[in-house]
This record gives sequence, C-alpha cells and structure tokens, in this order.
Amino acid sequence: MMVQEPGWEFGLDTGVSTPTLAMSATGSLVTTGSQDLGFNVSSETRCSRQDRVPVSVLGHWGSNRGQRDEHPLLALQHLYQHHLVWSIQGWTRPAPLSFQRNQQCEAQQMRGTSIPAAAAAPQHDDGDDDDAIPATFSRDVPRWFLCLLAHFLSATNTTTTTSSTTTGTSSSTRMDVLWTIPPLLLLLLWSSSTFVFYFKKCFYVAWMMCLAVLAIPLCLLKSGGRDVENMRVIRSLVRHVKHLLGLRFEVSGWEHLQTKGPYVIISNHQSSLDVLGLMEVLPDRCTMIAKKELIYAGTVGITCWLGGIVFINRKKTSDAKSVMAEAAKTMLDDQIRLWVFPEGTRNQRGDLLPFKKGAFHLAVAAQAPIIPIVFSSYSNFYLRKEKQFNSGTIRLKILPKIDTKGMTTEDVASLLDKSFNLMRSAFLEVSDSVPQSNGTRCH
Ligand SMILES: CCCCCCCCCCCCCCCC(=O)SCCNC(=O)CCNC(=O)[C@H](O)C(C)(C)COP(=O)(O)OP(=O)(O)OC[C@H]1O[C@@H](n2cnc3c(N)ncnc32)[C@H](O)[C@@H]1OP(=O)(O)O
Ligand SMILES: CCCCCCCC/C=C\CCCCCCCC(=O)OC[C@@H](O)COP(=O)(O)O
Repeated sequence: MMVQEPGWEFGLDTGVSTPTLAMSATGSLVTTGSQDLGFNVSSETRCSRQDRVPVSVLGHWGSNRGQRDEHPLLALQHLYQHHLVWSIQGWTRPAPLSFQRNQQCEAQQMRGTSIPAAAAAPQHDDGDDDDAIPATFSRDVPRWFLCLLAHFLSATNTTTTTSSTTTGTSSSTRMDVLWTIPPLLLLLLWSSSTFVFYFKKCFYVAWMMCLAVLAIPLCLLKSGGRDVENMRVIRSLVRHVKHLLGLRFEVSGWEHLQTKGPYVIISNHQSSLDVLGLMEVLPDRCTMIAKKELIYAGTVGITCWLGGIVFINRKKTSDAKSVMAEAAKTMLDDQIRLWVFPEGTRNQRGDLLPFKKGAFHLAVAAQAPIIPIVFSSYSNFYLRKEKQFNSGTIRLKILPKIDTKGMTTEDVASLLDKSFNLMRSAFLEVSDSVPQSNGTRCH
C-alpha cells in the first residue's frame, strides 16, 4: 500500500544557534533490527534552530505482521516504539524530533484516511510512556556533533568568501577546514551506521587495490609470471584485512582439507567479502574459477591473473565449458585444486541459489573429490539493503569430501543434488548458531 500523507511536520531541534546550518533532511526510517519496514519520510529544506521541517510521509507498511492496511502514522508510532532511528543525510542516530500537525492540511487529512488519535495529537514526552509518540525525542544527535558540523560548514563558507580578498586569511581558514575533517570523519563513523557502511566498503576495495599493487611485484619475483604458487603471496597479504573490518572467522572441519592431490572446493557466495574467508582456509596449490569481468578490476584483476585464476565467460556456456574442460586437465597435470562458487553469482537471500553444473562436470572430468565449504549467513552483520556493516563473526564449516571416482556425466545431476542438500542443511545450521552482530558501535 502506498500512502501519501502531506501536511505533517517534524520539528527538528538542531541544537545549534547558528542560522548558517543548512540541512537536507532526506532520510528514511529504519529499524535497528532486520525487519523491512519500508517506511520513508523525506524532505529537502534549510532549517535553523528549532525549525519545523515540513515533510510528506510516503510509505508502505510492509511488515509481515498483517498490518498492511495500517495508517502510516500509526505505523510510524509503532516504529518509534521499536527504537527506529531517524536518518538525516545518512546519519542514522536518533535525532531530536517533535511531531506536529500542519494546520493547513488538517482539513485535507480529515477528508482522507482516518488518523489515529495517538498520532494526531501532539504529545508530551514524559519519558516512560512507550505507547505515545513523544513530542520531543531525547535520544539526541549530540549537540557537539552538530556544533562541529556547523563549524565546518561556516568555515567552508568563510573560505569561499575570503579567498578572493585576502590570501593569508584564506589559507588559515583552509587549515581550519582541514583540521575539522578528521574529527568530523570520526564523528560520522561513530554516529552513522550508513556512513560506516559506505566507508567500510570503500575502504575494503581501496585497501585490496593497494595490497594488489604490492602483490604484483611480489608475485613476479616469486614465480616470474602467472602461477598458482602466487596464491601463497596473495593469501598472506589478505589475511589481516578481516581485523580491519572487525570480522572474525570460526573454522570447523579442518581435517577434511587434509586430502592429498587435486580436488574441487565448492562454497556459497554472498559477497566480495567471501575472499576474506576463502583466504582463511585456502589450501596450497588452490586457485579459483571467476567471471572474466574480474580481470578488468585494475590491480586486483592483474593479481587474480597472476594467481592463476581461471576466467570464464558466464554468458557463453560453450566457451565456459571448454575453459573448464581445459581446467580439469590442468588440475591433473599440475596437481592443482580449484575453488568454484556453484551458485554462479553473489547471493544474500538467506538461502542457497540452485547450483550450476560446471563444478560437478569439472570434478567428474578430473575424477577429483569435491570438498564443500559453507560460509554462515552474513545477515547478522552485513545488510546491503539496510546499509549495515557492523563487526561480526563468520562460521566456516568444511564438510567431508564427496568422492567422484568412477562417476560419469550421467552422475552429474545426482552429485549436484547431493552436494546442494548437504550444503544447504549445513548453511542453515551454521547460520542459525552464528553469534549476533556486536552492535552498530563496534565497527
Ligand atoms: C592482494 C590482494 C589482491 C586481491 C585478491 C584477490 C583474491 C582473489 C580472490 C578471487 C575470488 C574470485 C571470486 C570469483 C567469484 C565469481 O566470479 S562467481 C562467478 C563465476 N563462477 C561461476 O559461474 C562458476 C559456476 N558456473 C558454472 O559452473 C556454470 O555451469 C557455467 C559453466 C558458467 C555454465 O552456466 P550456465 O550455462 O548458465 O548453466 P548450467 O545449467 O550450469 O549449464 C548449462 C549446460 O551446460 C552443461 N555444462 C556446464 N558446465 C559444463 C562443463 N564444465 N562440462 C560439460 N558440460 C557443462 C550443463 O550440464 C548444462 O547442460 P544440461 O545438463 O542442462 O544439458
Ligand atoms: C568488473 C569488476 C568486477 C568486480 C570487482 C570489483 C573490484 C573489487 C576490488 C576489491 C575487492 C577484493 C576482492 C574482489 C574479488 C571479488 C570477486 C567477486 O565477488 O566478484 C563477484 C562475482 O563473484 C559474482 O558477480 P555477480 O554477483 O554475478 O555480479
């Protein structure tokens, strides 16, 4: 249900007396849990201290609790009770909000959908009445944070206005602005989980790119070119990245990786973060099958090529099949292990996607065993839609090998089914028992 409900105002107490603080209050209401409440409140405005920001409430109340037809304001009230946070330009901290009915639209609203009494009347926050919408939310965006932001904005403003007249003043205010950036960054990291989400993602990609710059000469020195042995270099360079992102791995079933000779590892694929878990358990002489687009990922692409990664064109099955048939031969000739993501794409839907057949054809062609590895669900610390990237624990479960000796292409379908069922139940099991995220503050 989409409901447009104009004429409600959020009073936004900025806590800052400067009239220069301009805010674009475009945001969405999100819960700290993982429910998709699908409720948006948006407004673009400039405001100063205690301005009332006119917003239109646009939303659909899509929880799975049978409340679809609920009035959006009642839904909003409900959300408040569930500790939702108000996000302004991506800062997801509870902001001091107050609620007031816009007189101009009163008539319009009376004609439209009925408005629940609790939401319609301005309320007073007595601090312990959880059933009403409080008039002012006391879980403030810290005042000093807003002061610093205001300082930053006014310093930027001063720089623009003074730079044309006095060079000295301009450079000192520029220094002022520069000095404001690190604490501002820290404060944003502290106060906004959305900012943390983007920051960590950008940091991850940038850091991996930098590590790859280091990896390229090291790989060339080690092997003189493309060689699976370069994966040792890559593995040791990537191992520490988990600490920087606040991630922890709990690995079980190490003994199943003690298999000699070539084998095919299959695992579920949730995100590019899988690389961290992969490097945690990567056996010697093991490389991966990857989509060919990865080779164009700058320094990371070059490193992947140097590590002997086999690139396939997923859009051309015949090409992919012949590359994988070649890989089966190389596995045997060079005693190599291959890691395949049989889902064929990233998937974070809380279950496994149906498997593609390539990995099983590969194992049968090389008569090599399959070792399934399951990564627990990332949903307890990483939510792409909700822009959450907290610290967390990932369970990696290495399952016993599945032999393929004597199998032919006829057996591929049953081999796939067997592997899928084993991995699916292991995935549900490890995801169920995985500890919850350490919270938004522990990044
Ligand atoms: C220092 C720091 C630096 C940075 C450090 C970087 C670290 C370095 C980490 C890298 C980490 C990489 C991570 C990448 C992760 C991905 O790139 S995931 C995406 C790429 N991977 C895959 O797609 C693998 C899985 N896909 C497959 O196996 C698919 O089967 C294929 C081969 C692509 C074909 O796909 P499809 O045509 O869509 O579907 P599918 O139904 O499976 O096959 C169609 C037909 O072909 C047949 N077929 C399929 N495969 C074969 C085969 N091999 N032989 C014979 N017949 C076959 C099937 O039997 C089927 O025929 P029918 O049985 O139905 O008659
Ligand atoms: C053309 C660009 C390819 C994307 C690579 C972006 C560069 C990322 C840089 C640093 C991250 C470090 C490790 C990267 C390895 C991630 C490989 C990956 O996760 O590829 C996605 C692929 O499994 C499935 O792709 P789709 O889900 O079908 O889409």
